[in-house]
Order: sequence, then C-alpha cells, then structure tokens
Amino acid sequence: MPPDAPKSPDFSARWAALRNIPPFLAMVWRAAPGLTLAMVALRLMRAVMPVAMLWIGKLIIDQVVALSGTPGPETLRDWWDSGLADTLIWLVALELGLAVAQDVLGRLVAYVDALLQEKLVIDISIRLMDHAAGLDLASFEDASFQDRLDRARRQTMGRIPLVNQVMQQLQDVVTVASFAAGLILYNPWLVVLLAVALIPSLLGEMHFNARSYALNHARAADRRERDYLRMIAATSETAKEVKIFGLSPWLRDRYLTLARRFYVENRAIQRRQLSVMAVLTALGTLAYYAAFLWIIARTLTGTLTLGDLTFLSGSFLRLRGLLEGLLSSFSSMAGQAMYLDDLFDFFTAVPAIASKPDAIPVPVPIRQGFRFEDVGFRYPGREAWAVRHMTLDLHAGETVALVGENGAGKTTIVKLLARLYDPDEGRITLDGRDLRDYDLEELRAAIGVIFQDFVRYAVTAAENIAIGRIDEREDRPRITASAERALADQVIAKLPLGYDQMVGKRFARGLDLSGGEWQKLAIARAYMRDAQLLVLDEPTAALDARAEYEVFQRFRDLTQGRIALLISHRFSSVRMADRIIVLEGGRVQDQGTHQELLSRPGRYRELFELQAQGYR
Ligand SMILES: Nc1ncnc2c1ncn2[C@@H]1O[C@H](COP(=O)(O)OP(=O)(O)OP(=O)(O)O)[C@@H](O)[C@H]1O
Repeated sequence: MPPDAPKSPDFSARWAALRNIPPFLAMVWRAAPGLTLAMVALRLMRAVMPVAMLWIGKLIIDQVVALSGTPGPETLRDWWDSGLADTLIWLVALELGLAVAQDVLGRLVAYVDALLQEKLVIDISIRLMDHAAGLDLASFEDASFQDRLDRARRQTMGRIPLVNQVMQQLQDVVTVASFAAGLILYNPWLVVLLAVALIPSLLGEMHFNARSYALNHARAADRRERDYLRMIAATSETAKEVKIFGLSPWLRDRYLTLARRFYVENRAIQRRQLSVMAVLTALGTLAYYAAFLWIIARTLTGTLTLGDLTFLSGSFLRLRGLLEGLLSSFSSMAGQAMYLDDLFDFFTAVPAIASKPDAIPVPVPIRQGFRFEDVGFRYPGREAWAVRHMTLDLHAGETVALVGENGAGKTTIVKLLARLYDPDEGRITLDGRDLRDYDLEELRAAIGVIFQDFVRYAVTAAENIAIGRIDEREDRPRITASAERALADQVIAKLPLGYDQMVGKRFARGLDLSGGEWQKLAIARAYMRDAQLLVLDEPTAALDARAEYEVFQRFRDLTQGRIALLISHRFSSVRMADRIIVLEGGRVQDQGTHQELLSRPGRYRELFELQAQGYR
C-alpha cells in the first residue's frame, strides 16, 4: 500500500455519521414541510401493504383448500347461488383492491419524491451561496478551503437522494416489523436465524463503504486538479494558448496520471469487496433454506396448513430480501451521511471579518480621509510581509496615485482599505476611527474598486456596467451616463444589440470584446457606483497610452470632491494625480507631486527616466 493511501475510518466514525441524519431531515423539513408530511404518510401506508396482501393470500388458500375438501356444488353457477364461496369472493376482491392501491401509492411516492428532492436541491444551493457570500476573501484564496467547499457542493448534491433512502428505510422498517410480528406468532427462532445470518454481511458492507468514502475524501484535491486540467484543456479562454504552446499531450498525461492513481486504489477496494461479500452473502442464503426446510417439514406433519406454508415461505422470502436490503442500505445510509459532514463542516466556517455588534455608520461625506498607521500585513500562510510599517494618508477630496514595481504592495493596500483583509499590525483609520469600528457593509458600499483582474461577466453590456451598483440595474439613464463617462458608450454603439447585447463567449448568443473594450465596460462600473472612495487598480493596462490618459483625466475630473486612487505603471497617467505615493517592498518610499518627485533623486525619477528612455 502506498504511504499516502487513505486509512479506513473506523466503524464508530461511521456510526457517528448517523448523527447527521436528524439535521439532514430537519433541512428536508425546512425545505418542504408539506411534501415531507405527505411522503411519510404515503410511505407508512405502503409499508403495511405487503404483509396484508400476503395474509389475505393465506386466507384465500385456506378457504380454497377447505371448500375443495368438502362435497358441495358442482358448477360455478351452483357455487355462486349456494353462497358458500362468498367469503372467498370478498377476499379476492380485497386482494385486488390492495394490489391496485399499492400501485397507485407507489406512483404517488415517486411523484412526491421527485418534488421533494428538487426543493431540497434549491434550498441547499441557496444556503451554500448565502453562506459562501459571507465568508472572508482569505477563505477563497485558501486551497484547503476550496477542497472543503468543493466537497460540500458536489458531495452534498450527490447526497440528495439520501432523503428517498431515509424514507424508504422508514417504510422498510415498518414492513419488516409487520412481517416479523407474523413470523414470531409461528416461531420466534425463525426471525433470530435470519438476523444472525445477515450480521456478517452488514459488517462487510459497512467496512467497504467506509473505505470508498476514505478514498474519495483523500482524493478531493486530486479531483479538483483533474477537473481543472479538463477545463483548461477545452475552454474558449484557454484554447489559444493550449494550441500555440502545444499543451494537449502534457495536460492529457497529467490528467491520466491522477486518474490512474484513483482507478488503481478504487479497483483494489472493489476486488476485495467482491470476494469477501460473496462469502458473507452465501451465509444468508444457507439460513434461508434451513428455515424453509423447517416449514416444509411442519406442513408435511400437518402442524401447519397450506395457507400457513404460503404465508410463511412468502414472509420468509420477503423478509430475507428486505432485511438484506435494509441492512445494506442502512450501512450505505451511514456512509452517505458521512459526506454530510462536509456540508455541515462548511456551514460552521465563520468569517473572521465582520461588523462589530456596536458598529458605527460610515460618515457621509468623509471629512478627513483614510490613514494607514504603521500597518503590517502578511497573506495567510505566507512568511513574507506584503506590507510593513506602512504609514500613509488619503485625504478627503484628493486624487492619489500609487506607483511601485510588481509586488510592491499596491493591490494589497486596496484590499486592506475595503477590509477584504484586516492588518496584522498597526491600524487603518477613517476620519480618525479604526476601520473595524464601522459597519462592514456600509464601508464596502462607500468604496468602489475596479481591480486589474476584474470579472468579465457573461451577461448583457448594460448588466456588466450595472454590476457596479446592482440595485440600480433597471436605471438605464444611470447606466448610459456611466458608459459615457468611461468611454464605453463607443464600444456599446458598435454592438448589434447595443446595451442589450450579451457579451463574452461563454454562451452562443454572446459576442466577445477586445481586452481594452472589456476594460472600458469595467471602468463604467466605477461611475455606476458613485462611491466616496473610488479606486482604479490598473484596469487600464490593455488601453493604449492615450486612452488610459483620457480615462484617468476624466476619472480625476468626474470624481471631484471624492477620494480617487489610481494605480498604474504609466507615468504619463500618474502625473496628473494631486499626490503620488511611491511604494517599495511594502513600504512608502517617497511621496509628493510629479514635479516634486522628479526634482529629487529617488526611485520615482529613476523609473520615470527608464520609461521615458523607452519612448525616445
Ligand atoms: N492572495 C495572495 N496570497 C499570498 N500572497 C499574495 C497574494 N496576493 C499578493 N501576494 C503577495 O503580496 C505582495 C504584494 O502584492 P500586491 O499584489 O499588493 O503587489 P502590487 O504592487 O499590486 O503588484 P503588481 O504591480 O504586480 O500588481 C507580493 O509579494 C505578492 O506575492
């Protein structure tokens, strides 16, 4: 066995997973109380049908034997007239009625089950989305969290039929109880014999289910990688690079290596299961025939009637099937319930960044501005500080530019301002109060950020802009005004359906845009937002120098009276800011106006000259 082979969770863990069933049922109940009640009622009715039908079958046979043994009417007509067969006729009619009812109930159960599962899928999906929405950005950037989320999502959706399984289980238990009651009336040992013979196969089933779960659990990361490989091997976003770099064979091999590992481990489990379970199931068959012999012997000696023989052998046959099914599905139910751990586990994750109970409202307008006071921050799981001893001000009404080389900490400052992360050292204040004192939702509403890796949504052009302030998505004048300010109106004018054109290449009716055109749409989101602090974090890299200059110029003019933060590597754009902050290695290296910074030796002048040289 390879050293990292999954260990089988022990039986107690498996039984412990059954504790998930009540909260799961509570979820089902919450999702659809009426349907749940209907389901239980239908299942209970179905549960007692088999024993009732078999018992009536026994009565019919006993009647037939009794009537055929006594001398009486010759023809069917005589039988009818004599009234001797009345009981028999009623019994047959009853049996027929039950058979019809059983069929109808079966269909109703399937119908209610389909509706119930659908409702549950919707309910759980919404709860997953709601919960994920409240979690920290740090969680989403953490790979082990991604595995957990992935398991919760996929495994839980795969567990929806569990509701049917639990209900079936309930029905079967009631059926078994009714059959067992019948058997016990004849001889209690018959039931004991059955149960004892089935226990080994129950334990076997449980063991193998636990192993399969352990394998799936341990390989969640692999599976995510496999999905990822499959995705990059065949999507519109990646097709260009995959072809040009000839990546297909490499992706394929990588996929195969991961898939084979899982296949081999899974095959080993399946093989063992095959051999062990064959032996254990044979034990159950032996017990069944032992009991059958006993019943035949008793009927031959006259202790049991022919009707009894039919009822007992019928009961026995059904009970054996039922118990076997019940035990294995109980064990598989426990196995399925283990997957619910992932779901409940996910729901226990709580965000570290949240509003305090006594959070204060964000000032409107902001009077002084934001201030970083000796702020230090490290990304979770990283040794190096992304920013350290950072002290800077963003004054109300000011346009500030952040410059610095790759990795200098520019984007990190923006994330800290929006409280996507909290600092590890020092503090950030807004009008003198710690950011953590303010209501988080209000704070985020007061800030508009367009990141360099903004999302290209596969929705209409209008909706792509409205995303900046989604509550106002019906406000077409506001959308068109934002588009004009961001120069996106020219892009939209060229689209066949204008603002209602679906963009992006994910859907057939979507029309893809150039990098710069996407950026203009994204920048329009900033105007849509109308926030007190507006940040453009390099979403202009794909614009040509003139377009970026124009975008920034407008941005500065149109954000008068607010705080505007620009991040760019182009000095031609940066120079228009009221103040430029030069970052280096996560610290403020220098700051001032363009002229001031050029007038003294330093990083800014050095970088400026480097860029200027490129244009000479
Ligand atoms: N999500 C993350 N997890 C871990 N480390 C990160 C993460 N994002 C950034 N870093 C690290 O933090 C440091 C600062 O990154 P930041 O993104 O703030 O730089 P930047 O100045 O915006 O760079 P660029 O000009 O390339 O956009 C870098 O060393 C980077 O590797």
